[in-house]
Amino acid sequence: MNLQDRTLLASGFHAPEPGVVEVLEDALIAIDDAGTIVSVMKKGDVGYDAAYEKARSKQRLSTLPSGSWLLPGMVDLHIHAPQYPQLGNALDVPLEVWLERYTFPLEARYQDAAFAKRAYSVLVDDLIANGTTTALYFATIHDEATRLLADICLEKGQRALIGKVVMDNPDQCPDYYRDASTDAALSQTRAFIDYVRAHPDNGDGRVQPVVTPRFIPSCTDEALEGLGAIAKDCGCHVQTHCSESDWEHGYVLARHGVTDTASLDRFGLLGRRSVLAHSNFLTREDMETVKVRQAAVAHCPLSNAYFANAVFPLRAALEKGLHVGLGTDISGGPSASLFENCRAAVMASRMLESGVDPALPAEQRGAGGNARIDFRDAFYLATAGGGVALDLPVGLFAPGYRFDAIAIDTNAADGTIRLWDELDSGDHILQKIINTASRANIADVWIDAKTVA
Ligand SMILES: O=c1[nH]c(=O)c2nc[nH]c2[nH]1
Repeated sequence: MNLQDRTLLASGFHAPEPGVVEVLEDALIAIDDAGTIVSVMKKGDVGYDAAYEKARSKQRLSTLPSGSWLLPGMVDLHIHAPQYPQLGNALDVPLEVWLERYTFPLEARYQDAAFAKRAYSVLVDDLIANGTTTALYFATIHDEATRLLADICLEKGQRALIGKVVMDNPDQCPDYYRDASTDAALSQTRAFIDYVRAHPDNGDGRVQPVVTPRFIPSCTDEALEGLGAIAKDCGCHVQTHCSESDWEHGYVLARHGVTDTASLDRFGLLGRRSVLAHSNFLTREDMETVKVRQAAVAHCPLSNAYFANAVFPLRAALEKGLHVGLGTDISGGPSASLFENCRAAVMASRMLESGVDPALPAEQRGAGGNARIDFRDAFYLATAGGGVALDLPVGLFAPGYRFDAIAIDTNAADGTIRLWDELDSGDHILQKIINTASRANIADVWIDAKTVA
């Protein structure tokens, strides 16, 4: 059911802040004809009954069936679109070997536009079906394939931010998969920005271009400087990897004499619209810089388990007030589901807190202090946190926000959620959804109030 210019009567959940879940019981959500939320009324609010009656009498009322729960659509802050054919494979080697052995050869295939079209279509369909309404994508170095990804997101209705990947450093990128030159990388970046902004089907800016230095190792200083200038000039988002693993963190220290964060800042790549994937080795100073610049971290707990050599101190970052959201990091993370990544984020934080070496006494084993997060924080990260990170009005049910949402059918016969009327109420239900939902439970997906799955 399309919900533009309608009022939805639904029960559900959203998380306005980390750790804070609001239960919306029989909420009336009025949506305009462009898919923007106009008002959200809770039962008992002044004017609720009149609003209900008005929507009903004008035949503009839609009702979510009982057993279905409304959640904000999920915001995935870190996806390598071309790596989808590798999902679930190639998790056996460190990052630098993984890139050379598996990932660069796969990404190089996107020279072939037909292959790109096939892979990107499957990916976007699968992400939408998994409840991902906003996606921040790395594409590849290729013009045509990157434009195709934008076309496909526009056609399928997904909110997407997409970057042509820049990798021009001959020391770190193979001959067969490298930008032809620094100038070519920069001019292609500008051309892609122009393509997306002028796209005839993108009048409302649902798809946005992103300045995308893959990471410092893959870029020359000239490219980083040029991309910083482009970001300033065009006001685009910026995405890159930051202090991901021992090797990557060490490489940047050796090449630039400072951490990734400090280096990105010098090149003008750290601002309100920058998203730093991983950021596992941020120092205290780095965290301060990220906070001052109002940049964001894309926390990728599944991928970190395979490639990071460390656990991101998520609780500390949240307590410091950093903008943080969640990323699947397809295919470093072997799941296209942000629900899975919510679970992984909670688990990683618990292991960070308790520690992992049973040979050590309990008091010496963990990181010390309170490092854990819970399902409420994870839900925030996957929804409103992602919206804040991207500086976009998504992830919450509030006036002025886009109506990007999913309906979770807890009665779906093929689903994996089992509720017990005698036991489950309030945010217990959300906890079960976060911990046990699967694709079969995602009954509806809306972006800008239009049904997309
Ligand atoms: O998880 C990751 N995936 C990648 O594709 C990548 N490239 C640089 N660093 C990376 N990390």
